Amino acid sequence: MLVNATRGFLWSDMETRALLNIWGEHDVQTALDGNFRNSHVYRDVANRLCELGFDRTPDQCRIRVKSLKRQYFQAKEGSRKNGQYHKMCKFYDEMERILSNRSLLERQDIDSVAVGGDETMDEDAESTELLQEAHMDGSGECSFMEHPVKTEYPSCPIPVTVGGMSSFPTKQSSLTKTNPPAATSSRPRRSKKRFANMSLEKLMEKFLEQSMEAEDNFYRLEEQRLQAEDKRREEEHSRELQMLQMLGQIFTGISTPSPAPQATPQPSCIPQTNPTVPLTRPPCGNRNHPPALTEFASHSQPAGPVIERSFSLGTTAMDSVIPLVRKTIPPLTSKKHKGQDGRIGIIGGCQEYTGAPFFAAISALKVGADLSHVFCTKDAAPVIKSYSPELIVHPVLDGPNAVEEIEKWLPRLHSLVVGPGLGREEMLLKNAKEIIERSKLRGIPIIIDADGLWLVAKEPSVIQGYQRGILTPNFMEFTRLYEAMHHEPLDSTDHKRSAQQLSIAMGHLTLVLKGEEDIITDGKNMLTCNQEGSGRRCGGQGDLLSGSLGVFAHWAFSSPPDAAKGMNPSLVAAFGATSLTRQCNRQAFHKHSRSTTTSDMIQEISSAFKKLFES
Ligand SMILES: NC(=O)C1=CN([C@@H]2O[C@H](COP(=O)(O)OP(=O)(O)OC[C@H]3O[C@@H](n4cnc5c(N)ncnc54)[C@H](OP(=O)(O)O)[C@@H]3O)[C@@H](O)[C@H]2O)[C@@H](O)CC1
Ligand SMILES: Nc1ncnc2c1ncn2[C@@H]1O[C@H](COP(=O)(O)OP(=O)(O)OP(=O)(O)O)[C@@H](O)[C@H]1O
Repeated sequence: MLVNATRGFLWSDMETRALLNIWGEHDVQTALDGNFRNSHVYRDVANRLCELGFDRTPDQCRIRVKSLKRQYFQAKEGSRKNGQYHKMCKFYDEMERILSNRSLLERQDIDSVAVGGDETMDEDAESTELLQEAHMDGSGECSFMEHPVKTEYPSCPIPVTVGGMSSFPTKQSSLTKTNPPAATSSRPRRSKKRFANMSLEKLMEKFLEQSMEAEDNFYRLEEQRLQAEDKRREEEHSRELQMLQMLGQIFTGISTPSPAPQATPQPSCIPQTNPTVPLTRPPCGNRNHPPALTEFASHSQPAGPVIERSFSLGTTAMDSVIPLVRKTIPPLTSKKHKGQDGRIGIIGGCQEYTGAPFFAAISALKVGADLSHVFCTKDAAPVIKSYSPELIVHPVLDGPNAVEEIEKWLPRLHSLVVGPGLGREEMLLKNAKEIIERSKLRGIPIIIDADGLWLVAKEPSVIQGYQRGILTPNFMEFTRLYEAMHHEPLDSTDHKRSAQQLSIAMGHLTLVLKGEEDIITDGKNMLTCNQEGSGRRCGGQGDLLSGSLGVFAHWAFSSPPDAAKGMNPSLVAAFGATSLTRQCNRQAFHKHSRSTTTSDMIQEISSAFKKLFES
């Protein structure tokens, strides 16, 4: 028998009355009286109930009748003693009307059942049993021990239907039918005793408990299954990744036949312009150090050779870093709440420059941050707000308590972009400096761009050595920084070498030197991103990059350490952001050509993101 989960276990009064009306009919009673087996009678009863709109199985009807009979007989017995007991049986009067003509017969039937002891759930045997139960004393002992006892529960365990799947309550044994052979009928029957004192309601309660337990088990197992599935997929993914890396390694090996660092012809995609910064071919991966790890391994000598890879779309080398970026991107799931994928702060926006902080903040949102805060001057705020209702704009940057006001938000921020549209007013730079200092104490990734770099050029110590700092200079800003650090003119013939030197001088800070090709270095490793970008150099493209980088940096630093396979998270984030920016610029440029604006580029973020990281 399968209990349909849509049918309630409990019977309403209306249902019970309908059942009693049918069951009490003369024809039904006669059919039950005259038949040893009664399943067909209850089938008819159930069908007729169904016609009245009550969906019950024959077994449910039979069990309900039994329960009513038990209550009736108990009440009747009790009633003999105190005259009030019958109040415990809600349907006493109906039962009385139906059974009064049968009670004598049932008492007679006790004897016949004692002899017959058939295993079927016949009506008369049930009556016997019910009468026995009614005669049990408080200790649970039955005064009719000479009669065989049958439990009233179905002979098979009742499966529970959970979410379309059937499972069984864990403690089935207590619900199975006990049919002791006639020869042992005089022995005390333990299982009977165990249930004898329990009302049907109690047993149903117990059964419901077990059903819920079964349901819990089902969900627990389902969760385990899903977790195992996730793990399997992840393993498969990293296997594929490793294969790709090995392939990349093989291709690199083919295009650079000699591993010697000096005087060897370099592959065209890895231009070497300065012999003092030789290119080192990464050793082949082994079991302990897969290719990706050795490729990005650190060098202890600060001015030593950088490990360089040049990437452009379509090459296997590109394919080996983009998967690392992907690994840091949090999955989209309904399990998270607002803000968990990124709360980014932009420090910038003054009277002259309202576009830059807007570009950075909106790019952060489009890349995948949940919340974007702009901390700007009082007069810039209404303008920035009017661009987009999606940004949270704080007009505090030029206020008397700017630092304290902004510091209040720092515990909520995952990364900070300092500089877009900041301007160079002394007071604003001072506030920005203090915010950087306080953010460092909290370990917040800090991206410094535009006028923020002006500040760094004046006071390098503000960010020097902070491993979660990333500088994103254009060439002009880079020159300024370089000269401030080295006190000598920049040798503009070798951008990579200069970038490496500046990074080292800044305490191995990650540097993104933007240009025709973007150079990314932490002084030990170097990535170049030279995929096709835009032919347009409209203002604001750098803001798009810094806003995006704010998000990628948060994701990279909050990923498990193995996500980036040992690579500096800043490099992974910077590569992700520059690739995305160039892809956006390119897509927009292909659509709008000479009239391309930064807003057009920002419009391309979602499709570029999909293409690069979700395809
Ligand atoms: N809509 C807005 O609100 C926008 C606001 N913005 C905000 O403006 C603020 C100031 O930023 P900025 O970039 O104008 O100042 P800075 O870096 O001193 O450059 C000054 C001069 O340097 C040169 N130069 C620049 N790049 C070069 C290169 N690659 N290679 C060679 N030279 C290069 C070039 O000199 P030129 O060629 O004109 O002589 C340029 O004029 C800052 O807060 C920023 O966020 C912008 O984001 C744009 C959108
Ligand atoms: N010559 C170029 N060819 C292709 N892409 C470029 C070129 N120069 C810069 N870019 C790209 O444009 C983006 C912004 O770089 P850009 O040098 O314009 O920054 P910026 O001057 O700081 O911008 P902003 O106008 O926001 O201050 C970078 O991601 C870079 O990859």
